[in-house]
Amino acid sequence: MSGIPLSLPPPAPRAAEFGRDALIVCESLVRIYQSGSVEVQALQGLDLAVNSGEMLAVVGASGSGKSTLLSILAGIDAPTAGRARVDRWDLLAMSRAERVEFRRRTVGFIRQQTASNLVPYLTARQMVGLPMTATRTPAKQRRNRTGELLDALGIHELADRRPEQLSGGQQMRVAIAVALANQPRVLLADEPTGELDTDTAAEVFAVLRDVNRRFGVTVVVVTHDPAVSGQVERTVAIRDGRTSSEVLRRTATDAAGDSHVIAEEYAVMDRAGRIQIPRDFREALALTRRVRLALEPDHVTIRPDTDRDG
Ligand SMILES: Nc1ncnc2c1ncn2[C@@H]1O[C@H](COP(=O)(O)OP(=O)(O)OP(=O)(O)O)[C@@H](O)[C@H]1O
Repeated sequence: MSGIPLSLPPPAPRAAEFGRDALIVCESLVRIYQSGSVEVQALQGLDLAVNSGEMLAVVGASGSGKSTLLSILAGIDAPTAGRARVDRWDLLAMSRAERVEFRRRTVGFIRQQTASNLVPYLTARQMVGLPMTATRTPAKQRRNRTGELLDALGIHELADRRPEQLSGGQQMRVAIAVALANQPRVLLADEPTGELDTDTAAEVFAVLRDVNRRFGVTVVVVTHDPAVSGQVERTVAIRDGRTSSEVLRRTATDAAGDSHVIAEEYAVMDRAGRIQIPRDFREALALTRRVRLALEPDHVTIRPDTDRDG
C-alpha cells in the first residue's frame, strides 16, 4: 500500500428538496382520469408548496384541475404519479386505514354545495360533534370543542337548528365548524362562496380568514371570485393542470402614512425549468414556437425568433 491518501472528488451539491419545510407539497403531480377509451389529464405535472399557517387561493378556468387538486389533498382522490405530501402523510403511499385516519384528523374539507356538507336531520351542535365521535374524543372534550367552535363562528344561537332552518351563509359557517372539529392542520374549501350572494360570500370569506388566524389552520380555498382571491396574500393560478402564475400581496405604507395593498404577479417555473409566458405577452411580440433566450448579468431575455427560415 502506498502512503498516498485516497482523495475522492467532493460530492456534487444536491439541490434542497422542493418544499422540504412546507406543510403541503405537490411535485410533478399527475392525475389521469380514464373515461371509456378517453384519457383526461386533469393534472399534468403540478408543483405547489404551501407553508404552515398560510391562506392560499387557487384560481383557474373551469376544467383546469382545481377540484382535482383539492380532492387529492383531501385524501378523497389518489394521484396517478408524482409526489404529494400533507404534513407527514405521503398521499401516494397511504394504506386504506391511514387514509381514513388522515381524512379524520389532518384535513377538513368543505364542498361547494353548501347542503352536501351537512346532515339534514341533525342540529348544528350535533353535526359539529359528529367528527369527534368518529375519533372517539371523550364526551366532555367534545362538548367543549363544539362550544368553542360555535362561538368562534358566531353561530351559538343557532346550535339547535337543523340545516333547513339556516340560511346559506349560516349553513356554510356550520360546515366550517364541522370541518374544524378534530383540529385539522389543513382546511380545504372548494368554491365555498360559489352559491352565496356577494355580501354573504364576503362574510363567509371573512370567517375563513378569521379561523386561519385564530386557529393557525392552513387554508387552501378554490375560488372563481376575484373579490375573494384579492384578499389573500398568495393566489396561485392553475392552467391546464399546472401552476402557471402566482400573485403575492403585501401591505405597504406610503409617505403620508396611508397603507395599501401591493400585488405582484410572478410566473411559476416548474422543476424542469419550464415557465408559461402569458398569452398577451406572446401575442404582443408574436412569440411563437421558437424564441431567443439570453442570459444577462441579472436577468434573462426572451426575444422573438427573427430568423424564421432556419
Ligand atoms: N371523475 C372524472 N372522470 C373523468 N374526468 C374528470 C373527472 N373529474 C374531473 N375530470 C376532468 O378533469 C379535468 C379537470 O377537472 P376539475 O374538476 O379538477 O377542474 P376545475 O378546475 O375544478 O373545474 P371547475 O372550475 O369547473 O370546477 C376536466 O377536464 C374534467 O372534465
